[in-house]
Amino acid sequence: MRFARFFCSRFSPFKMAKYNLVFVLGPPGSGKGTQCSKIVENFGYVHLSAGDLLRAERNNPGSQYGEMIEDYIKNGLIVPVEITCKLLERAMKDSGKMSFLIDGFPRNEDNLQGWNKQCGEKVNLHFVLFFDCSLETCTERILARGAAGSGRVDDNKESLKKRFDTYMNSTMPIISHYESLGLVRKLDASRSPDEIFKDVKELFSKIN
Ligand SMILES: Nc1ncnc2c1ncn2[C@@H]1O[C@H](COP(=O)(O)OP(=O)(O)OP(=O)(O)O)[C@@H](O)[C@H]1O
Ligand SMILES: Nc1ccn([C@H]2C[C@H](O)[C@@H](COP(=O)(O)O)O2)c(=O)n1
Ligand SMILES: [Mg+2]
Repeated sequence: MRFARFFCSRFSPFKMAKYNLVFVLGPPGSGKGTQCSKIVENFGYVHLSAGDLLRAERNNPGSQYGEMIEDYIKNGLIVPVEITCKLLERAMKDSGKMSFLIDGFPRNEDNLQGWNKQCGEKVNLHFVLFFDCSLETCTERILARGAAGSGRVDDNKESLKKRFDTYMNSTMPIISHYESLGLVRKLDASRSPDEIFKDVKELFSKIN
């Protein structure tokens, strides 16, 4: 079965197997990464965080985008989709796998349009997992993560305000868009990680 999927996705001109996908969205600090790790352990998905891929690209000395990405991240702005989409596509191909959690994407209209144009046909989107959490709780979590030495240039009050503005103005409309398509699965992310994961598990059990 795995060989058949691999063969179709790489070589057959007739039947291309589609990637299985779940988008994971929610405000900064809502626990997207934390829950994705648990999903990987329990359901064997590959976790691709758009933010992590951009940070890795920024740290790559050969990258022509390093400085630009650093600037966008510090200011809580969303990097142009051509860059992010290329990183995501490459990571998906390189993994050799077919099922992905795409964390922190699509984050604005540019992300959404670019993704639909470049990758829309190649994927089967199961749903959008939305971790709903108050900005007060998210602030506490992010500032604690910064104080504990996350090393992230945007885990501070100043950057966080900008990240929240971007979330409210640019990401919420994307979540509403998917809601209108009936694809959003909203969970209360203010609870403990284990409590949240009970609900997450139920959703993923239904896919498989
Ligand atoms: N349910 C939870 N309750 C309390 N703390 C949590 C919970 N989930 C995650 N955390 C902690 O909050 C911080 C942010 O979590 P995480 O990195 O998973 O969030 P995120 O949504 O991926 O954030 P970002 O958008 O900044 O990447 C981490 O320090 C994590 O350990
Ligand atoms: N689709 C994306 C995702 C992330 N970024 C940049 C801007 C974000 O503030 C930063 C950190 O993301 P996080 O790790 O908090 O998910 O990365 C982007 O430009 N586009
Ligand atoms: Mg994260």
